[in-house]
Amino acid sequence: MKPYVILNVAMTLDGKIATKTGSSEISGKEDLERVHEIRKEVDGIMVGIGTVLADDPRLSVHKIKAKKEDNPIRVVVDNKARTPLNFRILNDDAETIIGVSSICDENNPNCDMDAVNRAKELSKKANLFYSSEEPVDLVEFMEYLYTKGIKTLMLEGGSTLNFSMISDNLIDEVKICIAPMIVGGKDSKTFFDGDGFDNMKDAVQLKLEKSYPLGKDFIMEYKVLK
Ligand SMILES: NC(=O)c1ccc[n+]([C@@H]2O[C@H](COP(=O)([O-])OP(=O)(O)OC[C@H]3O[C@@H](n4cnc5c(N)ncnc54)[C@H](O)[C@@H]3O)[C@@H](O)[C@H]2O)c1
Ligand SMILES: Nc1nc(=O)c(N)c(NC[C@H](O)[C@H](O)[C@H](O)COP(=O)(O)O)[nH]1
Repeated sequence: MKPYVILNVAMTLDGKIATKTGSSEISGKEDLERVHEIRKEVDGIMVGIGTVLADDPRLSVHKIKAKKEDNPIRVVVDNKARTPLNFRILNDDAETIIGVSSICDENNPNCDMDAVNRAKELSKKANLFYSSEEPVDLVEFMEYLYTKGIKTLMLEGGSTLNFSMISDNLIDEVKICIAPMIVGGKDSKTFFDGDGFDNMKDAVQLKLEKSYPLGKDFIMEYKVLK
């Protein structure tokens, strides 16, 4: 069993979710409130380590009225246990689960001792899941999150993790905020990066369920066809 996964992203009209320098203030106020309503509803919220390092996110419900109990469990996919100990994701707003790869496991002959030691330090502040693979096996990780009570999970990026999750067939819904901005740049992060598929016939198929303007932005909501 795996959580029901909703991917939410804000992108520019040209499909970028951050500039090449990591600047990513895209959503308008109304969209951020919409996102925080979802944060309040779901059991968990997940990002990749690239997003943690770029944004130092809280991943809590703080743009709308909420109680501490409304905060979802925070989840990070972090191969080499690089989450900095002083970052906000480890504060006491909510529980945090960090998925690390097999190179953080001291019983693995191919482990990296620096990563093993960082993971040990992190385990004092968060619950660690040790994947049997490198990078983190996302199918295995989703099954683990389900056993931890995460039945609904919002994925909030970034580009690399988004592609791994969709190519592993782990995303059920996609919600996109398109902001009327163009930023360009071949090195700017897009909605989905990773390796990509070679052939269009392999593209993931989706069905548009809802679309509407929201403040200056436009929202599109899709179901992933399985
Ligand atoms: N506009 C938005 O809605 C939005 C949302 C989130 C992030 N962002 C931006 O995206 C950027 C970060 O994206 P990114 O692609 O660099 O990082 P990411 O957040 O996608 O994290 C990727 C990292 O996750 C780890 N990982 C472990 N196992 C993995 C697996 N199986 N598959 C994939 N990754 C795995 C790897 O270390 C990998 O480098 C930041 O600039 C951030 O501001 C924008
Ligand atoms: N909806 C949305 N619009 C944006 O313009 C943007 N940049 C993000 N980015 C999502 C990512 O997960 C960020 O890291 C958190 O939004 C950081 O903010 P918090 O402290 O968690 O609220 N999300």
